[in-house]
Amino acid sequence: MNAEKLINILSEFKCDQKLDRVIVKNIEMDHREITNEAMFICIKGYTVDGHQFAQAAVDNGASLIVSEKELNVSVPVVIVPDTSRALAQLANAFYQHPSADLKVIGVTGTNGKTSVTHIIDEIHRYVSLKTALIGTLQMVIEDQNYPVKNTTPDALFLQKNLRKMVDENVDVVTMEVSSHALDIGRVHGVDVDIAVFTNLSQDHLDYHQSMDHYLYAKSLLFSQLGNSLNQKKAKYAIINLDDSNADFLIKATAQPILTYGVKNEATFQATEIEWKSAGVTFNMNTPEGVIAIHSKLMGMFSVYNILAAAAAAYASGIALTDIQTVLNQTTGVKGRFQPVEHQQDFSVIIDYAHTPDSLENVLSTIQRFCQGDIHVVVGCGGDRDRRKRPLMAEVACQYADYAIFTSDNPRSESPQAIIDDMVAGISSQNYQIQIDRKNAIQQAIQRARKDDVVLIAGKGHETYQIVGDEVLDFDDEKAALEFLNE
Ligand SMILES: CC(=O)N[C@H]1[C@@H](OP(=O)(O)OP(=O)(O)OC[C@H]2O[C@@H](n3ccc(=O)[nH]c3=O)[C@H](O)[C@@H]2O)O[C@H](CO)[C@@H](O)[C@@H]1O[C@H](C)C(=O)N[C@@H](C)C(=O)N[C@H](CCC(=O)O)C(=O)O
Ligand SMILES: Nc1ncnc2c1ncn2[C@@H]1O[C@H](COP(=O)(O)OP(=O)(O)OP(=O)(O)O)[C@@H](O)[C@H]1O
Ligand SMILES: N[C@H](CCC[C@H](N)C(=O)O)C(=O)O
Ligand SMILES: [Mg+2]
Repeated sequence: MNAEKLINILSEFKCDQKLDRVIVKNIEMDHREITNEAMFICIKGYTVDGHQFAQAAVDNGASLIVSEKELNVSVPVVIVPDTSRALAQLANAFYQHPSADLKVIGVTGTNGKTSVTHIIDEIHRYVSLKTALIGTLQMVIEDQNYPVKNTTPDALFLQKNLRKMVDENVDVVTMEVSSHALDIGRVHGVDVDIAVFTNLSQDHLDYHQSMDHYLYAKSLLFSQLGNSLNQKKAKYAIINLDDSNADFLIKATAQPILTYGVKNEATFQATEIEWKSAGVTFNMNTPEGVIAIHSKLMGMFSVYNILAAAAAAYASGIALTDIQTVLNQTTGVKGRFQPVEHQQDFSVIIDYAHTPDSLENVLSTIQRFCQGDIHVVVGCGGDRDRRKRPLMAEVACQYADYAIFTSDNPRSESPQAIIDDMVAGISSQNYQIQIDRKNAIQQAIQRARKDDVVLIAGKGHETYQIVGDEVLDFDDEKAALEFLNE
């Protein structure tokens, strides 16, 4: 592609050299990926500044550098005020605005994004549409799985893969949109058609500093909805009316809205909810009448996830009978309220609850059916929101009969210091500390008696423990089975 043509899509840039003869065959943000005649965009990271790799990028064959400052290199340098923003715009243009040719469903919120995206995807697959999914677990294009580093990948990875999806004739992509991604602009230029809000509760204050800033980041998905001027595709916002931030998000968008909820009258509302030993039944009010749901999923939070997915699928044009069939058969996502199958007379459940709200939801769901004691194994991630630590410990001690506080990806922090933060305000005695997660799981299983439930929270599908810079193999399910089989 001609560099001048590509760079001219930027509204603000400075370049002293002529670009009309410069060719850009690829865009890269990592100098190690540079091939001949690629454009290198210098991104200022949190731990590393990409500008320091400009010369190495030129050595690897870069034909053009996009930078936030003057650089002394032998190829033309284009200076922009914000390279992350430029990355999103350039990648979108380079890959020819792929999202315009896809139906894009974006799901944001503190908890439930992975769960809701998977149900939405399952519904679209059921009606034989070609689908793709991007989120915490992986990227899936039809039946092919690809690893992802982040819940919402960077703009370059995103645009490149949206193009791949268009080329492979994918109809609909459902993606988790994290608050970090919205704040950094990883989804800038993605023409989202249906934006879904699950809920907002405390998390990520290390990054956003305040709940207001966190909410504002989430709201960007709604304020940007339909800004692409692509009139071919209908737009919808799907909002949880029971969340106290619903009004703020409704005001953020000019697009049509479908609401859902349990407590407030909503377009998709669950009534007559009944808890079963393995699932939940309820009536779902919809714009086309009432539908009976008999779901295998557990907990009030799953009712919300089902409603969100149903409303999104409806907005996407899928018949309610098809939506109903899938809702009644879906079994949920790996590591979310996942029972560990074994012969013992007590239950072991693995769940990804890593916020105070999700832990409370999961423990109160267990309280509904547990006839014995509840034991919880839980820790808090290092290099993440410190302020959620005491809240999670408090929820654990309040809702469980016994808590074992342990490590969950301590990263660069001391595991003991993280647990000290957790237990700082706890006055009850119903807990112990076991820094080693395997020992913690063993302790919990050894304490469990008939009819008890052991909840192993925080890591869900993860098969690793991040300690310092090392990613060590660790799997809650495998660890639990080892002790259950002893
Ligand atoms: C805080 C944060 O968001 N960090 C993200 C950031 O990393 P970073 O700032 O350290 O940047 P970096 O990768 O070290 O380097 C900066 C630039 O130099 C380049 N580079 C780097 C090294 C080199 O040798 N050569 C080179 O060119 C890199 O390619 C990059 O362009 O940019 C990286 C590339 O896009 C991200 O993978 C990384 O996410 C890290 C892994 C992360 O943990 N992020 C979390 C906080 C996050 O974003 N979470 C949300 C989900 C939250 C939720 O759902 O609850 C998410 O969407 O994942
Ligand atoms: N709607 C919900 N409300 C509250 N808690 C929920 C909800 N859905 C799921 N949870 C809880 O949150 C945990 C994480 O769920 P899920 O992975 O779907 O969320 P997520 O938003 O994708 O999380 P992440 O931000 O880490 O990607 C689940 O294991 C469950 O404990
Ligand atoms: N998306 C979340 C996942 C947290 C999972 C938990 N196991 C941890 O490592 O804290 C985050 O990156 O904050
Ligand atoms: Mg997720």
